[in-house]
Amino acid sequence: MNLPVSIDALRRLCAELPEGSATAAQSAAQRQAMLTKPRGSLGRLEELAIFLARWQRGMKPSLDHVDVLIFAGSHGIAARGVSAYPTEVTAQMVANFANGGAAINQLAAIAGANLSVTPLEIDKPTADFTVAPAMNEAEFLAAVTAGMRAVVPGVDLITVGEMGIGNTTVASATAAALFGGSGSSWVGRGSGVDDEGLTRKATAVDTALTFHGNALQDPLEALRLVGGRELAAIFGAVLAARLQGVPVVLDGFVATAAAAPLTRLHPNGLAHALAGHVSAEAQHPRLLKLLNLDPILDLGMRLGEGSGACLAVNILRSAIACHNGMASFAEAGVSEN
Ligand SMILES: O=C(O)c1ccc[n+]([C@@H]2O[C@H](COP(=O)([O-])O)[C@@H](O)[C@H]2O)c1
Ligand SMILES: Cc1cc2nc[nH]c2cc1C
Repeated sequence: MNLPVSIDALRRLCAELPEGSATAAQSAAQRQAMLTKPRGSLGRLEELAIFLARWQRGMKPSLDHVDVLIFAGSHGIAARGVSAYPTEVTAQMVANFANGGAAINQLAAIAGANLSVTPLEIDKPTADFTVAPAMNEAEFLAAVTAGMRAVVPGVDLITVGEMGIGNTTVASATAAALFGGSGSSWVGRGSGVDDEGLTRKATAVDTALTFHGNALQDPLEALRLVGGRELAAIFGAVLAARLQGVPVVLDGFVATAAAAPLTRLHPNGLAHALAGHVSAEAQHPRLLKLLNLDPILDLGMRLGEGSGACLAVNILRSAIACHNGMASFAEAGVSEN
């Protein structure tokens, strides 16, 4: 895979995305119709199997190699009192991931997935986006390409998630830049801020929208100016997955906002992506609706670190176990009508 050497090259890459295989999707749909169950009775599981067939380009999808990708970043905006937790938690949680002590370690093991954690200069926070671009062009491109490199050739599926104290404010700013609306309409409680914290989040987003102005009209610039390294890396991973024919499961509000610019750069830029869950972050349902994404799970989770996306892998495994393993009416001698 060619990595973009400039933002213009990245933009060109995003404009020419490959499609999935309509033939494979059709074969998978035909197979579903022959299996020993009333037509449509497996509901969303049927759609998920067909989705995987389309993007893996084969009638029988596999999930032998699933990578749970987590990207971590630090944020200048965190100094403005926008999180319930101190900034050092980001590095501490990265260590916790390495030691196997986080929720995602347990969930990845249950899902039969490999966990890959990529810290992105976590000792060097991005600039405070209310007074400066969060990243310069080189920093932005480095983060995007780190995300692209995390998608290894031949993987069957990736899930994308993140760790970064302050990043729900970053995600709200990104969503506001991409889709319009005030700060207060996009912020939520994140890791658990009180009412004053919520007001500080809205003010931070509004200040950034005014400071960066028209520059935010461009979706890649929006991600550079008010985004963060882990969001840029998620964007890169979702893009690289599309270029390599790898389906993607998005995690919560932050991961969804990170991937969202792709829909502004290509008419069906996120067609290869599923929303693993709808998180409890207040504006995640709205963002999913804007992106036409129907979440697989709704468990009231608001952890981040890829947890909701990883849980959804268990549903995908169930979907393809039925799709690949069930007998047809003819094979089982079951009467069809
Ligand atoms: O993505 C979500 O839906 C989500 C909702 C609430 C919290 N988080 C996680 O919490 C951290 C950000 O919360 P905060 O309050 O510091 O902005 C970050 O590490 C995320 O992984 C993530
Ligand atoms: C402890 C902790 C764990 C997390 N995992 C993802 N975001 C997080 C935020 C905090 C505060």
